[in-house]
Amino acid sequence: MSPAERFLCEAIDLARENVRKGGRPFGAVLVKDGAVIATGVNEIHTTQDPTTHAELQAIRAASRALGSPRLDGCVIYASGHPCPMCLSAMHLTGIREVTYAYSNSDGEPYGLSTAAIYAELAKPLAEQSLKIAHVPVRCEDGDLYELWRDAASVSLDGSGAGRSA
Ligand SMILES: Nc1ccnc(=O)[nH]1
Repeated sequence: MSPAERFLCEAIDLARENVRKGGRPFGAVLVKDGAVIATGVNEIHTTQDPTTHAELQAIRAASRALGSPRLDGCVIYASGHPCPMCLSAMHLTGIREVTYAYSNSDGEPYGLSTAAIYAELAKPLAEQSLKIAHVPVRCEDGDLYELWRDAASVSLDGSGAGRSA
C-alpha cells in the first residue's frame, strides 16, 4: 500500500468511526513531511455548525498545533471529495495538495455529493442562484482599509506579513 493509500485508509477509518457515533461519513488527515499532524471528522451532528466539515476540522486542528494560519507544505487526505468551502480554506492556508477516496459520483446516490455547488460556482457570478450585491457604501470616520493599512504599519517590519486575506 502506498503512503497515500495508507493516509486515505486512515481518513476512511475516522469517517467510519464517526458514522458509528451518529455523524456523517467524512474524515480527513493532514500530513506534513510525511507525518500526520492533525485529523478531523465531520462534526455537524454535535456542533450544529455547518462549517465543521472533516477537512476544515483538520485544518483548524493543524493551525492550532502549528500556531499559524499558514499550512504551506501540508497535504490533506480526505475520505470524500472536498467541497468548495474546504477547497477554499486550503487555498487560504497555502495547502497545495489534496487527495480523496470517495468521489462525488460515489456520494450522489446517498445525498453526499457537493457537485451541485461546484456547478453553481462554475457559472458567472451574475448567473448564480445566490444573489450577491455590491453596494459601495463608505460611512463616516475615514476609510476602513486605510485604517487597516495604518494599523499594519505599526508592525515591526511594516510588511504586514501574515495579514493577507
Ligand atoms: N468532503 C466532505 C463533504 C461533506 N462534508 C465533509 O465533512 N467532507
